[in-house]
Amino acid sequence: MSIEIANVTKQFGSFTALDNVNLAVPSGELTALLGPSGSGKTTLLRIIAGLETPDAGSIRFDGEETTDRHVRERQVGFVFQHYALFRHMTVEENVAFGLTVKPRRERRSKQEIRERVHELLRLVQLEGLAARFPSQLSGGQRQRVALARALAVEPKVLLLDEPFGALDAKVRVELRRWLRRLHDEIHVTSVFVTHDQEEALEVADRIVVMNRGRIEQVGTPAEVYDQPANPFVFDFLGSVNLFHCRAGQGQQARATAPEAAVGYVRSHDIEVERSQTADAVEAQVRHIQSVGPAVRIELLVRGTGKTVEAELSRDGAERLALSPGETVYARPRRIQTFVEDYQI
Ligand SMILES: Nc1ncnc2c1ncn2[C@@H]1O[C@H](COP(=O)(O)OP(=O)(O)OP(=O)(O)O)[C@@H](O)[C@H]1O
Repeated sequence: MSIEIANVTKQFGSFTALDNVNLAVPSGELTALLGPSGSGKTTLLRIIAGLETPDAGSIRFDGEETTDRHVRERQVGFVFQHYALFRHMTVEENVAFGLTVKPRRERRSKQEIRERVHELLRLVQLEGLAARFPSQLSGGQRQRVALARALAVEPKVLLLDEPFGALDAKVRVELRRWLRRLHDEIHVTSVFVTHDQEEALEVADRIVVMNRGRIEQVGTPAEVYDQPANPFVFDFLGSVNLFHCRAGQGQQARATAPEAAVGYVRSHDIEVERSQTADAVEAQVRHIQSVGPAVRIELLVRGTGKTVEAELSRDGAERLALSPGETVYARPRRIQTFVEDYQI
């Protein structure tokens, strides 16, 4: 089921949480709403769900006006950050809940419900744990139960609000990969809220970057990362270094004198060399730090008092064998410039 959001505005008192938002969520895709805290992601998700009413604008499901339809009629499934499982029910009972509370004429037989629940537990790889209570599960397992419970009623749309936000880093990474594979299997239209850019880049078919109640850019992970629409998106999706450069078209820009335009460069796109080349700026090594497989080098650009950070592979850093205080040359491999001067 596709979702069309048109001109949606939402105020809380005098605060504008959503400011004329327009978005089309294609059927069967996994879309991430990505943005900093307070950018309006949860408010937009709650409006899609019907838990919140917009002040203006409309929501359509498959072209059908849904704005005034009650949350129960929208056939949406939810998964929230804090597992809202029923503590006094087993895993099996939790997953079956939505099916057992249906009106009698719509309700399936006990046997059918049992079969459906076990099919779902297989899908979320928790078959052996049907008789456990939530307190006997890990955080990651609880979130998988929550997902199975949301899917039990065959929602047309699945809404996930920071579903892995409360889990530790390793489990988070495992679960987001698992969610991606699961989505490839079931293809239910899903909208996923996160403030973690890595999570969005890895999981989503399409990323909606939000900032202060507005949408900054919509695109595939590659589009928003490689062709950010503006400095906010560039900054939010990764490291940012500012170089003065001669104004040019996108990556054609070249590092040059301070009076020219501002170029945006990612840390892993800065080459560090011991000898001067045409496009390099002279800099002094300030600090060297190993971070897992990479080495970050903080550089003070000569004559500007500005620092930039280069990220090298371990091999690259070992070959250079740099020490703090040394003079090097930093050459941006890819420079992005933006037409408007935009504050980040
Ligand atoms: N019921 C409410 N009453 C008043 N203000 C609200 C209400 N709900 C949200 N807000 C405000 O609206 C803004 C957007 O909130 P929202 O929860 O949508 O942001 P978010 O992008 O999901 O942020 P986070 O990642 O922190 O959850 C915030 O400044 C928040 O304080």
